[in-house]
Amino acid sequence: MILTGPEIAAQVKGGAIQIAPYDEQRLQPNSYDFHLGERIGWYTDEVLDCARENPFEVHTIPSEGMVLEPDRIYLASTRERIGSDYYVPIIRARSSIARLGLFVHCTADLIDIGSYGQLTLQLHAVQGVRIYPGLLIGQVTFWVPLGDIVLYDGKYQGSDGPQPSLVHRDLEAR
Ligand SMILES: O=c1ccn([C@H]2C[C@H](O)[C@@H](COP(=O)(O)OP(=O)(O)OP(=O)(O)O)O2)c(=O)[nH]1
Repeated sequence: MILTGPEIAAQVKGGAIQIAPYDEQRLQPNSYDFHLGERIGWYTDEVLDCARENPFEVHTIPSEGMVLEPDRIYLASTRERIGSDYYVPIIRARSSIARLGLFVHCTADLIDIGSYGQLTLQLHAVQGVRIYPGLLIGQVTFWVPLGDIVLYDGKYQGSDGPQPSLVHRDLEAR
């Protein structure tokens, strides 16, 4: 079951969902629209390696915007800190953004119960597209889980701004 906009509002008010900053104007019939944060990062190597940390640099998105080039992955984040111990957040683009060929995640839309922080967005552009800080870029939905709840205790907990992949840690832990 997916929460309706009014139910998201009720759960934010009751403390079961955290969205900060929160603005009732951003409620949709069954989702909440989130903003693009101010920072964006990209890997500087052409070929990425799952077995090691990949060099990554972070920049501020200028107020006049910046153009995302196709065939690259950019990591940005939500301005909002989002999380819940009770519902499963799932993110996706707003339709208006998708209509420009801009992906806001690269096959990773699922947020764990108990995960809190600014969500890292994996931006991917079908063709060049100019983005701006604070753009209303995506929406988060909240789903009712079935079964015992185990809270997230992973490597991206408490993220602040775009976080590069830490997949090499999984290989190191094998
Ligand atoms: O597009 C996304 C997807 C997930 N997350 C955050 C929230 C999520 O709870 C956490 C971990 O996601 P996932 O479990 O898919 O990643 P993982 O690579 O398996 O990390 P971990 O080992 O920490 O579970 O990363 C994002 O910021 N952006």
